[in-house]
Amino acid sequence: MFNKLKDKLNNFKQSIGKTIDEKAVDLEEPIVESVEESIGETTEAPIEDTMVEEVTEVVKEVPAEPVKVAAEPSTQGQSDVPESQPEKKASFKQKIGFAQKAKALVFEREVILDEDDISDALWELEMALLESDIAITVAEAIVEAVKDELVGSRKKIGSNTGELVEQALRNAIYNVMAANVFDLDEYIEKADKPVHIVFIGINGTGKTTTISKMAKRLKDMNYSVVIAAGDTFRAGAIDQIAIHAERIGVKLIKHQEGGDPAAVVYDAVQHAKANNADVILSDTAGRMHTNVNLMAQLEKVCRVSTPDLIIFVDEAVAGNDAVERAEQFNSAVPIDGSILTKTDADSKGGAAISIAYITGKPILFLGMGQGYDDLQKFDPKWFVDQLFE
Ligand SMILES: Nc1nc2c(ncn2[C@@H]2O[C@H](COP(=O)(O)OP(=O)(O)OP(=O)(O)O)[C@@H](O)[C@H]2O)c(=O)[nH]1
Repeated sequence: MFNKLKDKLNNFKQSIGKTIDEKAVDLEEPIVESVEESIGETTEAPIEDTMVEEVTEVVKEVPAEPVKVAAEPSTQGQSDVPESQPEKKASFKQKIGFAQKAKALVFEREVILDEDDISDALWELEMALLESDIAITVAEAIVEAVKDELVGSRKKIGSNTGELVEQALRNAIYNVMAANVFDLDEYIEKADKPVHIVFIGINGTGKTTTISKMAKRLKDMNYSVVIAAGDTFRAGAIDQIAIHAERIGVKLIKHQEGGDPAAVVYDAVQHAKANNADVILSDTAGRMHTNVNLMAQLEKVCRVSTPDLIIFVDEAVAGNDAVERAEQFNSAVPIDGSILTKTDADSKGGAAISIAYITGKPILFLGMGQGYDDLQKFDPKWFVDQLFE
């Protein structure tokens, strides 16, 4: 899942991590030189690791502003270092000199990046996001957020620059995906029953399979479910959903092929009310938002049996097309959220990253396979973890 995108993010991590490391080395060199100069005043020996360790030990001993005490011996014979130990005092003074200069090197490995340092890498990142089918406004928002996090502020980079970059990427992607998170389980639990959910989208993206997965999931949660076979348009659609309903063991309300879908959905709602069912899942025929007749039919379905939720279903593998369709459907029939199918076959991840940001409506679930249990409740944190696992 999302393998190409993972590679691209990893490339960015490495390229910008290298830039930070190079900049940090540039900043550290003058410190090393000044430490060497200081050492040179007292010894001919080159700087060695053991010296840095020794300095580290001394840094721990040195108070925040130690110079007044140790650097200049008191003319009145007052010093924190006893007069009776002149050699020890001199050595302590030298070590403090190194310690202060090396402190930044040893403990405070920090860097301040400016935009020029990372502008090439950010450009590469934006290209990589666009190649991954992430919508342009979303790619720009991610790049801007990464830039804001990395540029300008003083960064403690520690030993692993990759982590610093990864965190900036994680935060940026999480923030574009976490818009309006909506918990369907909580909604169903609290809502008056029956809860009526209508599924819309184009042909062949996995709507019927998704309704079946959802029916199984809700049944497993001990809800009673009724499916409305509202796709009366496509030959074989009613038989297809009837097979699923029978396998899962939930009630199906169906009419003849070519019948009025609004009447099927109305009957399903009446049946649910009469039998105290908890949830009605209404299938609808696949359609483009530009198909005037089918959109009018969909409006009729929604008018006759007002749904509590309208969920847009599309396939993640369609990338930007899926996002554009979601936007178009959302302006025709306001949706409450999206489900993206076939994420198991999607190497780019662009639709999943873009769709909530573009529509302003949350992703609710991801389809991750053809089995009934291959429906993953969407959690932006889980998603971001997948990208960096
Ligand atoms: N790999 C994979 N395949 C899926 C997933 N969801 C659905 N499919 C497959 O996609 C194909 C189309 O699914 P359907 O559920 O028939 O599509 P539909 O949108 O109902 O089609 P229409 O009835 O024409 O609107 C089927 O072969 C499904 O098994 C998924 O999450 N992963």
